[in-house]
Amino acid sequence: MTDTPQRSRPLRVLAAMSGGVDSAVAAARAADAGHDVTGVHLALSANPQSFRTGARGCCTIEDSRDARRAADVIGIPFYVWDLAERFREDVVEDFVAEYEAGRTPNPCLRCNEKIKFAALLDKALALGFDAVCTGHYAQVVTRADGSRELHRASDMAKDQSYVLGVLDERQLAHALFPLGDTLTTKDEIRAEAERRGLAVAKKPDSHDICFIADGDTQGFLANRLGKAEGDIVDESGTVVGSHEGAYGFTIGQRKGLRIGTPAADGKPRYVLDISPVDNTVTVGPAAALDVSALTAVRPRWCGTAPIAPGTYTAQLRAHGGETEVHAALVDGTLEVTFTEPVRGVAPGQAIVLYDGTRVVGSATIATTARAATADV
Ligand SMILES: Nc1ncnc2c1ncn2[C@@H]1O[C@H](COP(=O)(O)OP(=O)(O)OP(=O)(O)O)[C@@H](O)[C@H]1O
Repeated sequence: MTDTPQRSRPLRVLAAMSGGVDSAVAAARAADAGHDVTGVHLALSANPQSFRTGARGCCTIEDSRDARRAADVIGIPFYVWDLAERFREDVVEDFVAEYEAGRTPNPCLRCNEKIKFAALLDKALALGFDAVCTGHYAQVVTRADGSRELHRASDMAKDQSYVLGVLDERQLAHALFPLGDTLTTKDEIRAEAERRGLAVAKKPDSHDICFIADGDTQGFLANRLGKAEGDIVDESGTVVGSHEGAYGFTIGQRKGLRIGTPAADGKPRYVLDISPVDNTVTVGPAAALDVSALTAVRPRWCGTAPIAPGTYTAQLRAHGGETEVHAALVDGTLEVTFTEPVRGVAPGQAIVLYDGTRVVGSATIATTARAATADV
């Protein structure tokens, strides 16, 4: 996939530097390409010590120092911008509210939509920058007519287009992903960082949710929302166990269920539904998780909108595979039918639609229709 004429002229680029290896190499490559690059680390926690500490990658004071050192080695100016309040309002509070409502949100998409390619981009544009550069693995392509498209990274194993599926054409027009066409392993990116003298070369990858310091989402939610004991019921409504807060569960979850009564067939049970209104979690057999259709709201299109009804491929989670769907936009709601039923789809998750490698757009899953399948 070739880069664009627009992108081949030098740009004033603001490189978002997390303190991790990917964004450091991305900033260095943008500088190598002749762009006028400035680094910025986003302070996203009101209390940086409470964010994940050490080397796992986001928003500690240590991370901002790592980003600064990388900028010094690359030889670019560097700033720390405090977007903690915006991040708290738009990402953390939304995350808590979504779980409280029984849904399963993806805060990374939300952060890309509201922070990196909104709050950060808007500030960058106001200061005269042309583009924001990140270490995401995805590709922006400019067509002959000047329109922008978002495509999967060359290396499918590292592709992060799913979490960027919320970006519209205006945001894409100001996005630079220098790692997107990289057909190298993470070890090779680390070797490149080493060659460039970047001390973050050996820093471990970030995982999970950056604002949950210890990775314990249930604990974080319990702390925010308090204990709310309720029933775990089977599909017939019979109480089979108890829980301390329906918000702590995810559809498809098997582990961590306190079920006193074993299933009649002796098979494992999974979370099928979460009802915040009556604080009830419904469990049942794996086959009852199969979903044949869904509706999704808040559609965001990466290119021409609205999309034509037709066959697309869909991705339902950040590291999930592709599945074939029929999708159509009806009165602002995306209506999706799966060619083959898929298992464990949760309201709140994003569905990202693709046409080949091109991201068509995304929407937030509102309702799912269970497939009528026999038990397996
Ligand atoms: N606190 C931050 N400040 C500035 N930019 C950030 C910050 N957190 C993330 N980013 C940007 O968003 C990109 C994707 O974030 P993600 O958390 O997925 O990091 P990553 O893929 O592990 O990359 P890295 O190795 O650079 O941390 C990063 O490459 C970086 O450009």
